[in-house]
Order: sequence, then structure tokens, then C-alpha cells
Amino acid sequence: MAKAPTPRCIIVRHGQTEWSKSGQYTGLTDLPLTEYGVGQMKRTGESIFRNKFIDPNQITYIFTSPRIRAKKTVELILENLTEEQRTNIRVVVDEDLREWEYGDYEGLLTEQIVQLRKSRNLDQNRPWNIWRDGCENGETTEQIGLRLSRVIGRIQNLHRKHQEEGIASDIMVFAHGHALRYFAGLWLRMGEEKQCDGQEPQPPTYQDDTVPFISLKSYRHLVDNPSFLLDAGGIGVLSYAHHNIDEPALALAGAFVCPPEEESQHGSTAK
Ligand SMILES: O=C(COP(=O)(O)O)[C@@H](O)[C@H](O)[C@H](O)[C@H](O)COP(=O)(O)O
Repeated sequence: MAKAPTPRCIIVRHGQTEWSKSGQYTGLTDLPLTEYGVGQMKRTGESIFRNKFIDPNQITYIFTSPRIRAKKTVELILENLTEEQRTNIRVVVDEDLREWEYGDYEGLLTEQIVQLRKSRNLDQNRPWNIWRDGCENGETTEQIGLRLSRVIGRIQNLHRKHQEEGIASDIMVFAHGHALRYFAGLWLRMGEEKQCDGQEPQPPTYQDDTVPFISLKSYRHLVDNPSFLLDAGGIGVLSYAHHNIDEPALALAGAFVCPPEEESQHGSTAK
């Protein structure tokens, strides 16, 4: 039996909105895509499937933020697939994929946030760094780290199961600028590990019986900028080294698909 390709997690930031264009921080605000953003994501969908960067038959799940801009982006990308292909993909709306809750900084530009904090006598010894300092009246880095660690736990658990069953599995994740850069940092095990002891048990943030709820013993959070770029409409590819779910890695070749037989150069620990 031919070996299934190494599972991948394909991250997609939604298409352009008025605030992604202006650079205003967009957390819980539920903005639509601009007209350009709609066309942008239609073209992206056509291109990734026509050029086989992503084989629609290998997409097992789509996880999306509940915001309109992310869900519309999913819809536009899926427009390029046949009805049968679409019905084989489970779309899971997951509250844990929402953008960083920016609190007092919602709708502001970075320079306005810096000025606001200065007026509150903050950052006297070092500049504001959201990845370490979080947002006033919004989320701390530990809070967003915990919820994104939960999503990663769910996806890696599904990938492990699919790999054991010999099923090709690309899981796509549609979300936001900060959340997805953070997500990629945690995928690569950046930042610090914290035990979950004493955390209140969380109710599931999604509704899908086929996605097991994982109870984490520990989670990770960032303490600095992971130094990734992800513009609106951007796509990145995360995967695993040596076909091993315990070795999460960044696929620097991006969406260029490598035939499974060529992956042998990275060694094989696949079951
Ligand atoms: O609001 C953001 C992303 O939300 P969304 O448009 O829903 O993806 C932020 O990421 C802002 O776009 C922010 O201006 C930007 O991330 C600035 O970050 P940095 O380049 O690290 O200064």
C-alpha cells in the first residue's frame, strides 16, 4: 500500500478587510471582507487547487474562527471544489481560533497604542511588546497561548489518528493575523511551557462529535515576537519532520507538494 503523505496544517489568514488595509487592530469586531478581499480569496482558491498546491481530496477538516471575515474566506476557497469534494470536508467553527482580544486597543493602530500606553505611564523602561505584555482589558499572552495550545492539541491528535489509519490529511485553519502567527510559534514549540494545574475545566469551544476534546496537562505561551509575517490572504504550511507527529515543523517549501516517495530523504518513522 502506498504510504500517505505527511500530514499538514495549512494556515490561512482571511482576505482583506477595511481594517487589515489600514492596519487597525481587529479582535472581536466582526468586519466583512472588502470587495478586493472577496476577489483575492476567489483567486487564491482557484490557484491553490488548479496548481495542486493542495489536493482537495486530501483535506480532512477545516477549522475556522467564528468571525465573518474568516468564515467568508472559507466559503470563497471552497467555491472551487465540487459538491462531492465539499461534503467530504468537515468544517468546524472553533471559538478558540478568534483573534487576540485587544481590549482597549481594538480599532487602533500600533502607533496609537504606543501613545495610549505612554499616556498611562506604561513602558517607561522598555517598549510595548504584545507577545509578552498582552493588551489592557483584553487577553494576556498566557490566555491566548492556552486556547491556541488547545487547538493545536486537537489538530495533532486528528493527524496522529489519520496517520495510523494511513489516511492523507491536510487540515486547514482559517483565522487572523496575530492568532495565526502565534499559532505557528506554538506549533514550533517556541515560548514557555506552563502546567494547567488549577485551571478551570473548559467547555468545548466547537461542536463536532468527530473532534475529540483534549484535556491539556500543560500548554505553551509566547514571551516574544515569533518574527513571522502573514498578510491578509496569506497562506502558510506547517507539518512534521520525519513523518513524526511528535516533531512539528515549519514546511519552508510552503504549499509545493512533495510526492510521498520523495519524502524519504527526511527519514521514515511512519507506521
Ligand atoms: O488586527 C490584527 C489582525 O486581525 P485580522 O485582520 O482579523 O487578521 C493585527 O494583526 C493587526 O493587523 C496589526 O496591525 C498587525 O498585526 C501589526 O502587527 P505587527 O506587524 O506585529 O506590528
